[in-house]
Amino acid sequence: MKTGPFNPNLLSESVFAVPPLARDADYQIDADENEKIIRFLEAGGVRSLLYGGNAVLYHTSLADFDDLLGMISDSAGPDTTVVPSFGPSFGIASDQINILQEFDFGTAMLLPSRDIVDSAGIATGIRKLSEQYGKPIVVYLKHDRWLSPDDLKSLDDDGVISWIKYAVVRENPAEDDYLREVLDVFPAERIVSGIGEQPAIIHLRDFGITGFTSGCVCVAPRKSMDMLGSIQGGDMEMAESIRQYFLPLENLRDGIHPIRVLHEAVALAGVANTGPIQPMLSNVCDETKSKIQEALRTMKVIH
Ligand SMILES: N[C@@H](CC=O)C(=O)O
Repeated sequence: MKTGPFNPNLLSESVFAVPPLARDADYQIDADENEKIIRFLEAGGVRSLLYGGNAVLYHTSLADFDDLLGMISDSAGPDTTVVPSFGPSFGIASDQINILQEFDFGTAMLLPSRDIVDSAGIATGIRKLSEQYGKPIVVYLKHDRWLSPDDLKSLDDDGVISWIKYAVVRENPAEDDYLREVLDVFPAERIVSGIGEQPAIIHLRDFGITGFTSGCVCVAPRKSMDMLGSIQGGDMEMAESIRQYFLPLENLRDGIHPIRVLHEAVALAGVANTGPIQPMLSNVCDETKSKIQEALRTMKVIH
């Protein structure tokens, strides 16, 4: 794993893969299977990994968190940057920072929670957690107006934000007043589009933000990396064709459940045996597995 302070220049160099987390039959983190996912992504050119929502870290225990950090530190290649996520509750986040401090990650992302929070309180939480960690942290904007632009600006002025994952889902991503307000107070070079390939062209080309995160990259890393390169090189026709390439799987994720479908898709694509998913989620049924296989066939990931 690449260690040392997080360099924001990395945000535009690789798609940020957001992998599922493989577990064995006893629900223990399966180092061998997770390493297969990491090797597959690295073979496809990916150099940035974000363990968060798709790994269901919202529900992880402290013991699992420790195992996870050990596993990803040991498994990621020397040129691969890894960002683990912590939280979402303040108390758990604070306990997890004590564990994070035993490892050499450049930064970590606070998972967002919509319940029992307000913007000023979230800002206090981010400031305190960053101070405790001793490093700027990643802010995940998943809900509209979760953190006010004023609070964001004051946090950034205090140097506690490493970068922002912007993932507020819009029917039309081109119409996004909150993203415009965020861009008024925070540099586009440190904002990453956080909803996969589908809004990436609009977010990068029209809003000028940097790079994107993706779950689907875990079944077709080269394609997703080519999409990032096409957008950066101005070949929007190619970028659009790759966006459409991912639609069969992304539509299933949107219609059923993005995390559950991705967890199974990585297994059905033959990348790794992802095993049982972390409770409070459940594995998909056989009918959904058939639909995922069909989508993967359409994408020529499997035959
Ligand atoms: N939620 C998106 C990007 C990751 O955060 C996905 O899973 O594709």
